[in-house]
Amino acid sequence: MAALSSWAREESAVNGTPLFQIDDGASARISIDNNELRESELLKIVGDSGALRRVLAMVRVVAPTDATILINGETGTGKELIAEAIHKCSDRSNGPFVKVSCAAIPAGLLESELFGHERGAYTGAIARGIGRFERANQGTLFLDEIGDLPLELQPKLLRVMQERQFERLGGTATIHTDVRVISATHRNLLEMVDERQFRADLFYRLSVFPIHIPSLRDRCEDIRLLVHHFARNYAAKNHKTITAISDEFMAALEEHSWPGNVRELQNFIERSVILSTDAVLTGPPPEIIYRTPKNSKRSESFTPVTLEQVEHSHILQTLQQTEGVIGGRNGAAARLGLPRTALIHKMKRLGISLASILISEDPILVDPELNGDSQKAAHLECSEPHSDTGRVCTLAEAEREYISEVLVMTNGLIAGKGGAADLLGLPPSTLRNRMKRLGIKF
Ligand SMILES: Nc1ncnc2c1ncn2[C@@H]1O[C@H](COP(=O)(O)OP(=O)(O)OP(=O)(O)O)[C@@H](O)[C@H]1O
Repeated sequence: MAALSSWAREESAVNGTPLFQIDDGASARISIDNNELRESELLKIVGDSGALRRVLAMVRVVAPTDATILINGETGTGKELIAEAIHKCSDRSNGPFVKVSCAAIPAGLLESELFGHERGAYTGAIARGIGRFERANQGTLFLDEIGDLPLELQPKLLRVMQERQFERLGGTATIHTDVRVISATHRNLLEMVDERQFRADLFYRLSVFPIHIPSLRDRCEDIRLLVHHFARNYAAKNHKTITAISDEFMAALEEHSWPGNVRELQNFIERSVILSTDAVLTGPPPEIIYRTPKNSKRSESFTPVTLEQVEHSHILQTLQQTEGVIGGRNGAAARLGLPRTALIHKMKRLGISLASILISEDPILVDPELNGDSQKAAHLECSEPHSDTGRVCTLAEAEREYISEVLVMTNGLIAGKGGAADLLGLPPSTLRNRMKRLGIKF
């Protein structure tokens, strides 16, 4: 179990922060102060993977220069966080950091948003508007989702970057500006250049210093530190006491592919902290929480059935996959993770008939414990199944998944009307025991 008391120690390892040497000389003092400032900014970027360390090494080198930077990476990887850190570690840190999302602003309004407009420039322009380039003077302009910048605006952006001057929309006066541009995108701009959706000259101007931020699944070593960081922050924000994170929960988090990267992880931990009732943070794995009805094996109007019905249908489905074969390496018992006798017993209890399942032509071996259909089942255990398709999912896995899904539906409520036990057709104590046996924590 990773105790949260170890957070401080773990976070001191973040980014491999060097220790600062005290020096007497005045010039050395200034550089130490700058280093301290820079390092304290970079400490906000949590992670210790080699991939993140390489990104931060580049940030340390490029931040104090005035170079134009293009940050590339999937959504939620921390592009904006890095852009802000670069600004704060630069000589422009006392100036403004201005952000524009080229995807969020309608194409028709983007020009005025970036460069401003004079009164009467277009219908509705009742007063002069100052654009973001002017606002960012002496500071940094962060152009997010630059791949969404319309082609017709690209020459104007190129000009302002090369000549540091532009005119407001509807205006004639030339405005001079001193802005460092950092842009970001999740798109492949080079491909867009090939497809003539992005100007090559602008691409090269923007990407003087390119930085790629790897996706979280390519640096899963960072997950543990990020989970600790977010758990601690959200526990404080929600006035909760969380002292540790359960091993199983952490393992599930480290295994998840996090398509929404750090943002997805952050939101997931916030949710888990809000729902937690224990000092040890745990909960259903992200696969269960984020399963949308579209991805779900269940229909959109998911009406819970009892656990017995789930067992019944899973066993039946598995027997159909094995064409009625119970024993052997690929038989239903092995697939369901049960001993042969336990499966036969369950089939009897659940009244599962093999009548509808294709019967092998092998000679029937009679099991004295069984009669009727169950004898056929016993016979079939000697044959190898004809088909080996279908997903391998043990009965315990199917139960674990289903119970977790119902628990999510009931927000963790077990007893009472509408609680998980009620929906699953079990007494609450039986459900609790079953959850314990299956390792479900909620
Ligand atoms: N290494 C990190 N340490 C701490 N927080 C992080 C880290 N990376 C990202 N975050 C947090 O994750 C969230 C998403 O980060 P950010 O907005 O910078 O991503 P992005 O790549 O710009 O996303 P998008 O492409 O969708 O705009 C933010 O709340 C940010 O603070």
